[in-house]
Amino acid sequence: MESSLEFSNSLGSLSSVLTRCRTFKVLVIGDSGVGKTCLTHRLCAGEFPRRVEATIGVDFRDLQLDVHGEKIKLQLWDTAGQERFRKSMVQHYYRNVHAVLFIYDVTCPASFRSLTAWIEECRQHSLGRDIPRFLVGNKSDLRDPSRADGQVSQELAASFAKAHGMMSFETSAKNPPNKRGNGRRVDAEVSYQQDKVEDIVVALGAKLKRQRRPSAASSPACGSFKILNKKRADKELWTCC
Ligand SMILES: Nc1nc2c(ncn2[C@@H]2O[C@H](COP(=O)(O)OP(=O)(O)OP(=O)(O)O)[C@@H](O)[C@H]2O)c(=O)[nH]1
Repeated sequence: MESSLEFSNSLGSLSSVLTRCRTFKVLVIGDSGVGKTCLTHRLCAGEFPRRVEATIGVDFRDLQLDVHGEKIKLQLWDTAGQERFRKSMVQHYYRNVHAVLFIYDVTCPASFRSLTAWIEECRQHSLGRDIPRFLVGNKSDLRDPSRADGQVSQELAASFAKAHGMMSFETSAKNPPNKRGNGRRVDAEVSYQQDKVEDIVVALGAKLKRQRRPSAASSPACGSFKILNKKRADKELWTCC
């Protein structure tokens, strides 16, 4: 009798821990090859994957955050960029989404031009304007500051993001800067700014914490990330299972 009571008590405390952790679905979309898999892997596991293949359907990666004392879980939906690998899944992608990351490759202007089609797909699937949206230019390690052509300028990305009510970031899943501004090249005519991947997580966490809708967590997170406060973002704790 005593042991079953202990068991139910421990279940009670376990469920209270679980119900305290809200889960948010974050959709990651963009053209094939822009680096969605690598970026979500970097965000959740803290490293660049050794080998990647085109995503078929969707891959899930979890990231647990501690935002000012509240644990929240981000469930990143790394979707397929290739039409043939996504068409049977599209309806599922857009169900109960809490935030969207639009990814493009800074060295591939076509992937930037495609963003309007990705935004249109969100609209066709009735994604509300209130859902937080983030623009992420990936592969900043390949940016050549001495060249203007064949690359997406930061000014263009910033004005696009502003026009669509998004926060914008530029980073590299492969070789991310340790701190903001690491990518500034003073010797080049054109300077540019890189963001840490953690900056994206901090922004996501801050936006989502204010939302009311989320469900309780039901599975353990893969990556874990603690946001103490905005000013101390550089000192966040990163752990990974
Ligand atoms: N240099 C560099 N290469 C990257 C970066 N991110 C991804 N890549 C490379 O870009 C290629 C495509 O990366 P993926 O992560 O598979 O791209 P994806 O957007 O998930 O592609 P789909 O699954 O087809 O939608 C791979 O060869 C990666 O190694 C980056 O930040 N820098």
